[in-house]
Amino acid sequence: MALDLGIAEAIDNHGIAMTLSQLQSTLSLPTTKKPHLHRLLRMLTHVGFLVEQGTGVGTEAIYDLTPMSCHVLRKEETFNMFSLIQSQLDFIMVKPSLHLGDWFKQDDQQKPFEMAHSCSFWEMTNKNPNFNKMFNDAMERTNRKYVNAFINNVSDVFKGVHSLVDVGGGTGALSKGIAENFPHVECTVLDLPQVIHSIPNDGPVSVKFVSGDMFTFIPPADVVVLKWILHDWCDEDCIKILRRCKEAIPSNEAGGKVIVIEKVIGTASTEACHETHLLNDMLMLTAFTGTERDELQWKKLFSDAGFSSYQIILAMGTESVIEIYS
Ligand SMILES: C[S@@+](CC[C@H](N)C(=O)[O-])C[C@H]1O[C@@H](n2cnc3c(N)ncnc32)[C@H](O)[C@@H]1O
Ligand SMILES: O=c1cc(-c2ccc(O)cc2)oc2c(O)c(O)ccc12
Repeated sequence: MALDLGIAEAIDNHGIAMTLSQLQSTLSLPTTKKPHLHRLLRMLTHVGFLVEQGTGVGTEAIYDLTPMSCHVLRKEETFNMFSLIQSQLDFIMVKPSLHLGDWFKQDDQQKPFEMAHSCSFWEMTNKNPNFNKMFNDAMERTNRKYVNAFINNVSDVFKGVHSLVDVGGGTGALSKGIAENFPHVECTVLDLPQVIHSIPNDGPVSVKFVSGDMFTFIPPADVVVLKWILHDWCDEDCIKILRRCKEAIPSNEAGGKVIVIEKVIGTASTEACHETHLLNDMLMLTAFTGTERDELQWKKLFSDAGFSSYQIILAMGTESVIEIYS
C-alpha cells in the first residue's frame, strides 16, 4: 500500500520531511481520505517505515524517511529493493502463505508454494513469462550494491583471477559490473533456459551467457560466484551444488575459490537487518526447500561438500561475502 501510494518517493522528492496535509495533496488523495491517511502513517511509523517529528501541541506532525523506506526508493544508484518487495507482494507469492497452516499440519514434502500453484517456484518462472520477467528484473536491481562493495571494500578479491562463473547469475547484472570494473576477469553467467533466453540480444556483450542446470554442470573458472543461491536449497541440494562448484574451480594453491553472498544469521549489525533475516527465512519456508543459515550451519555445509576452509571477507547490512577454498 505504501509502495502503491508512493509515500517514500513523495517525501524524497520533496527533499525534507512532510506534514499529513502536504502528503495528502502531493499524493493527490481526496480530502475525505485525510483522516485515513493519518491512520496509515501512524502504522507505518510504528513499524519503522517512517519517523514522526515535531508533535508539539498545535503543530502538525511531520513524517520523514527511515533507512527502511530509503531501500524502496526507485533510484538506480541506491540499493534498490522496490522491485523485489513488489514481486513479493504479487498474488503468486502471497497465495502460498495461505497454505502455511495446512502445510505445518501435514507430514508432506510438498512446499506451500506447490500446494498453492501445483508447481515449484522455478516451474512457475518457466511457465509464466510475466512472473519470470518481474522476478528477474527485481533480482537485477539489487546488484549495484555488491559491485560497489567489490570495488570499494574488497578489490583484492579478483587479484590474479582470470575467469569467473556466476552460477544462477540471472540476467547478469553482477557479472557485467565485475567485467566492467575488473576487465582482466572473463565473466560467464550460468542460469536456467527461461532466464538466459529472456535476455535481449542487443548492445556490446561483456559477459558470456550459458543456459544450463547447476546440478548437472558448471563451466570451469578460477572463481565461482553464488549470490542468493544456496539459501533457496536444503542442505542436501546445497552440497550437490557446492560439489559441482568444487569440480569447476582449480585447487586452492592455484587460486581457485567459491564466493558466496548470503545472510549469516546472528551477524546482523542492526535489529532491522535481523528482522530481514527472519522474514526472508519465512519466504524460504513458504516457497523453497532452503533456509537462512547461521555461521555454524554454513561451516558444516562447506565442510560436508569437501571444502577445507572459509573466510567471511565482508559483512554489509544484511549480507555477508564468504570465500570458500578447496
Ligand atoms: C534468487 S535468484 C538469484 C539471482 C542472482 N544470483 C542475483 O542475486 O541477482 C536464483 C537464481 O538461480 C537460478 N536457478 C535456479 N535453479 C537453477 C539451476 N538448476 N541451474 C541454474 N540456475 C538456477 C534462477 O533462475 C535464479 O536466476
Ligand atoms: O523475494 C525474494 C527475496 C530474496 C532476498 C531478500 C532479501 C535479501 O537480503 C536477500 C534475498 O531472495 C529471493 C530468492 O532467493 C528467491 O529465489 C526468490 C525470491 C526472493
